[in-house]
Amino acid sequence: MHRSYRIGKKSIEVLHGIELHIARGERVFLCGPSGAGKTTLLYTLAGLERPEQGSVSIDGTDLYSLGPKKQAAFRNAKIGYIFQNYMLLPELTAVENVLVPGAIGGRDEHQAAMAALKRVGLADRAEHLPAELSGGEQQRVAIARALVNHPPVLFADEPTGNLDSRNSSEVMDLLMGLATESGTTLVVVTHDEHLAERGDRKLIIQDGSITDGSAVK
Ligand SMILES: Nc1ncnc2c1ncn2[C@@H]1O[C@H](COP(=O)(O)OP(=O)(O)OP(=O)(O)O)[C@@H](O)[C@H]1O
Repeated sequence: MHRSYRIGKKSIEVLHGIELHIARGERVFLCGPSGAGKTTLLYTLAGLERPEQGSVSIDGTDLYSLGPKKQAAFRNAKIGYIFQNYMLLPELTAVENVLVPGAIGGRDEHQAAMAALKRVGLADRAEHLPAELSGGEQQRVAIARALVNHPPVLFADEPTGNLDSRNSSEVMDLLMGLATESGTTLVVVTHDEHLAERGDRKLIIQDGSITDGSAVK
């Protein structure tokens, strides 16, 4: 696939002919230097950035051939996304944030949201606003929100990027544990090559291309 950005009259190609197959239940880590195109690739894979050339197929569905409503419903049902900066809604409590994907899908799943918060160890902080939570706790809420629908595919962009090493390790343990437990396909962007060794496969993205794809185990 190819993806470029237009800045004024200039077009900068960010992804150059990337071809990637990820098996069901596989845990893939994307590493590479800042500006290499990791976030752009993750956005494109998750249906958030249409590639100019190429396609993304998840579970046999060509994501970008769907109309906007169908694509949104597909993403809501099949894809969890953990953003680099948590992206919690600041005026909503932890549990209300976790309820958002269900609400978008037309469901009110308070029990499921509470269960998801419990799984990430935050049942007692359900009524707290994001500003009242630490960075690690906010990231756990974001994980609960991404997993509340039990999506078969989970994308995570630098899920430990803003955390200290202890919290990083705990959050990554949690993410890997939850994904493995439910057979979720996991695609994680990280600049931390050490953390990336924990996946099934580590891919190095450099200048918008995959320069190395090695099986870790
Ligand atoms: N919306 C945009 N408009 C213009 N250029 C963009 C846009 N988003 C990203 N870029 C450019 O595309 C390139 C790749 O960005 P991307 O965020 O995908 O890299 P990254 O590998 O995730 O970087 P980092 O590790 O710093 O988050 C960069 O040069 C960036 O400046």
